[in-house]
Amino acid sequence: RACNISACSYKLRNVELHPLWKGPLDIPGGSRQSPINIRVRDSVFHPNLAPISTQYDPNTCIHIWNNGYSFLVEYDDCTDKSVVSGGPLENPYRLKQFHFHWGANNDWGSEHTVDSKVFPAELHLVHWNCSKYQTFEEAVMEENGLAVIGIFLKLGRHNQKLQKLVDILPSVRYKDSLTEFNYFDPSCLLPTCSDYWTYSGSLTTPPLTESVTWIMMKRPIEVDHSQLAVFRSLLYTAVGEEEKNMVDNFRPLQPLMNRTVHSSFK
Ligand SMILES: NS(=O)(=O)c1ccc(NCc2ccco2)cc1
Ligand SMILES: [Zn+2]
Repeated sequence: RACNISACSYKLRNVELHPLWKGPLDIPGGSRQSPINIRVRDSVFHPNLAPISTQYDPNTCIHIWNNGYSFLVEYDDCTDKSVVSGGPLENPYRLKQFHFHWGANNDWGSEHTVDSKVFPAELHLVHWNCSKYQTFEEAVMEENGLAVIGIFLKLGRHNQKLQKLVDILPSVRYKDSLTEFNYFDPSCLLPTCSDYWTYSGSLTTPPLTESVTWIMMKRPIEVDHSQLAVFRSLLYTAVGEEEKNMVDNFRPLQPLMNRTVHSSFK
């Protein structure tokens, strides 16, 4: 009898546990994960892809903080003052925050790659679909909830526009530290060339939800050694914990699966 009950409960438990019958399939481990390698020759030119249009109000910049993954510059997203529109987007998306991913040295650090070329860092400008959702947190969970503009960083000349940000980083060295930071217009970090690739993907850190329209700028911006070195002086760890330098905070490449990358240029 006992073994029958256990067998039965085992069977029930087994059905209970099988992930295929648990919720929607678009959970992480799904079909549209990020980052990816962009194979330039496989990208499909989309002639009616409009240019990306950003309008950012520097007064909506509120603070900068270390969330234990990266440092985030956060914006007041209660109004439509700072938005991105155009390109593959049907309506405006509100700027929520921007952050970076970088390596322990200049040989790697970006999340996306272009024909397997890795950059030393990558900037993400994170926006959410304010026409369809009420909050960023809600949009994170929805199919076309987010639009992230990705910009590669390459080693080169000193980036004067970035220096205001670099100078404040020591004040957010520790996890969960926060500093007031205002009057910063992130459009000064966009490359002058408007060419981009776009594809459907996901967040690259938890909750890894498949809610992102990615817009990857073709041209990198330049930063110098000293500026990247300051990124690497940040810590994953909080005050009082054994110090771990915040480096290599990028996710490995994910399979393209059944996706096409579109380009705004020939
Ligand atoms: N690296 S990224 O641009 O794909 C990215 C962007 C934004 C978050 N946010 C994660 C989050 C916060 C609250 C709910 O969800 C995570 C990752
Ligand atoms: Zn990111």
